[in-house]
Amino acid sequence: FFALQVKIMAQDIQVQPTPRQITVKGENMATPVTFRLEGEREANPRAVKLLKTFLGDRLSSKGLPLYLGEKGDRAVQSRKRQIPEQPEGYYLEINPKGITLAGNDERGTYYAVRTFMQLFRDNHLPQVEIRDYPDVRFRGVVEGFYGTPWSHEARLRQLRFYGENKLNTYIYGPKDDPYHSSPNWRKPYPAKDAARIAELVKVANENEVDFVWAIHPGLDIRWETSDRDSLMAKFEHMYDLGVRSFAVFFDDISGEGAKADRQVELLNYVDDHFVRVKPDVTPLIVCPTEYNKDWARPESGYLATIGTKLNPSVEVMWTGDRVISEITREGVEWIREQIKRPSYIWWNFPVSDYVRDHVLLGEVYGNGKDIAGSISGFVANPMEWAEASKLAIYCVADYTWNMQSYDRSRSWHRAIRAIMPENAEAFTVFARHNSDLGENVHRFRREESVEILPVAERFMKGYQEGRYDERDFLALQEEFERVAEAADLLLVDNENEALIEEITPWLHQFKILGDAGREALVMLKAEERGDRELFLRKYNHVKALRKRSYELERQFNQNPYQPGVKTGTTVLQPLVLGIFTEATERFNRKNGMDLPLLADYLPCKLTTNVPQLEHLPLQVYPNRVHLTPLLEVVKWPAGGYLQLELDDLYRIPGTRMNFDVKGDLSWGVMEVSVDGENWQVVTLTRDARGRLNGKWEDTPVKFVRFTNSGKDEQQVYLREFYVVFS
Ligand SMILES: CCCCCN1[C@H](CO)[C@@H](O)[C@@H](O)[C@@H]1CC(=O)NC
Repeated sequence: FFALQVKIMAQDIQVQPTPRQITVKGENMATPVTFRLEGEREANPRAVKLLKTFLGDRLSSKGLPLYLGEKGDRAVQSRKRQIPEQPEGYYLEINPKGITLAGNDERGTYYAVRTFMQLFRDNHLPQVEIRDYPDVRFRGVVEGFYGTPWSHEARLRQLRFYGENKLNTYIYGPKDDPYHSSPNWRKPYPAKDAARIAELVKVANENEVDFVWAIHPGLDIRWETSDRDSLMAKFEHMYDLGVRSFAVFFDDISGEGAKADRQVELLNYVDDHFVRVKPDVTPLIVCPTEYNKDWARPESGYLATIGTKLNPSVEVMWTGDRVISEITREGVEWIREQIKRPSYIWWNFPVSDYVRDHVLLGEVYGNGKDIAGSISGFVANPMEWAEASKLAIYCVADYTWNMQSYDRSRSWHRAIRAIMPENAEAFTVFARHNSDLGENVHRFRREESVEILPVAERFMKGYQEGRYDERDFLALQEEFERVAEAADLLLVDNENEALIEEITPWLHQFKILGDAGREALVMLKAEERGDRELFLRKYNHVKALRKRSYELERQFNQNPYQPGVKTGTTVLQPLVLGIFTEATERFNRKNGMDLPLLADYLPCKLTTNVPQLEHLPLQVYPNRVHLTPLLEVVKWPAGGYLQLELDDLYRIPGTRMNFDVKGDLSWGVMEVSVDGENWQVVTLTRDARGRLNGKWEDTPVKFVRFTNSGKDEQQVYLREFYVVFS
């Protein structure tokens, strides 16, 4: 019986991340009024500071002894053999004779204190022994996305969050910071920015987080000593600000900067003449140009060069089989062969810079639990929404510390309670329906609205076949009510104002979705009862809600890529549209009316033979359609075309393309057609900013296409491509 009781108690002891081994040694004990701290002179000063701040006036020269220190320190000598050998491992013991918090190294001691703080209750302490250490050596976040870099305050909050969750790495690499990338990577930061970096380093150290400063020189680096010296000088400048961990990113570049042997020569030089001569700098990290298997070209010999010529101590990053992909055992073993070392995973989730109208709040899943042996690091590339990214980051902390025990749902629920303790229920509802990305160029998708999906599918099928289960109807009604409630509760929540500020546009959209869902269900019943007056009232209400939704789309989160605010796109939005459409069509038939359905504006079909454009989502507005711009270079083959087919005949008062090409654009031809057979050329003029503009005011047309009519493949950036109709 006792063993069972012990087991039960061990489960209800919640430590984050999940420790490797907890042994309950007896009943809970009363929390001592005071503690006598032993070992503070030798122990990790950051651990001492954290513990003393936490215990405050419970510290005294009398009271229960609390032994703190690293393996080898006198205070924890008697427990030396209990301490795990692994880096950052620790041993924790609480019993009526005393408490031991002993690290295998300084960071281990710090983590022992963090665990103790989580176990601490004012009136009782569990009698436990914990032996714990992380699976993955380097764990954390790479701020590596395109878009608005995180604010200084957001970064400070992140670093404290990492300290609480035993993450030990933050890589500073925002693509749109001009001093990280071109054009100013050669220049020192202006004084104000430099001071902020120095403060980040200080707070990172307090939280036992390595602040890694990354440089992204590849867009315009010249393989000469002058640029090598510029890079070294910049690293010295960062070293003077307190930075002790460095990275060089060669991702998302083409041309000169992408040459492997040149990159390796530079990296080895930096390693030999900077990293290894400084007494306290951690191993150099590089992000290769071929950073995923899909982009790796064996014939280029790029990875082979990295594997054979790059100093073995340099860490090499990897995003998996594709740019955005789940990390598998097979995948990490493949790359390990190529680069002749474990890979340092750059996981492109929850980054959303290619689906900016979505927030990604879903569970972290799909990565192997058996990859720890082949990787040296695992850092997540987050959203530009720092607080909202904490949900996934918390789960990554859990997963990378103790893979075998990782449970995606338990971790996700704990993350929500950690981030929104008061409104955890409301935030759970919101996060459930804001997790998928929708159609996107990387074709990476996540589950969404998992619980309600079977009910929604069964109900819609039943409704269309003329009989549905009333219980399903009520379940959907309940869900839409929860959606509306959650939105309002979160909009007035003040426990995490930074988070609410980030997601407010999506909360407004979520409220409209909840209201529209409930009203569409009322429409359905009114139509069944033949209650014309009520039906028409609710019909008009849903149309008004739809219009408000579109207005939100154009008011918030405007950016040149995926402007707007999408929520519940995979299940709830289609469900509302489906109910509204079916009810309105039935009403029209029964009453000889022709009420228009929800203007799902201007359905427009894209066809193309350019591989990278095949799955491009379109941004459709009442009289305009935009192609989603792409971050990466588009290889446009000779004869490659892109065609838009409209739902009717329209004039084209304006069309615009920006391919960010300085050179000749005469290979590009735009044509229009009524029938998709006979085409007329549209005259394109190039404006001062190198954009191509055209229009077609003659006979209305149904097709627009753009073709590379030259004989060579063209490399362009799809910065902007839209067509206006009237
Ligand atoms: C050229 C863009 C391809 C994908 C770029 N990925 C991310 C996803 O959009 C983006 O955040 C960018 O930083 C990152 C580059 C990357 O994955 N490097 C290892």
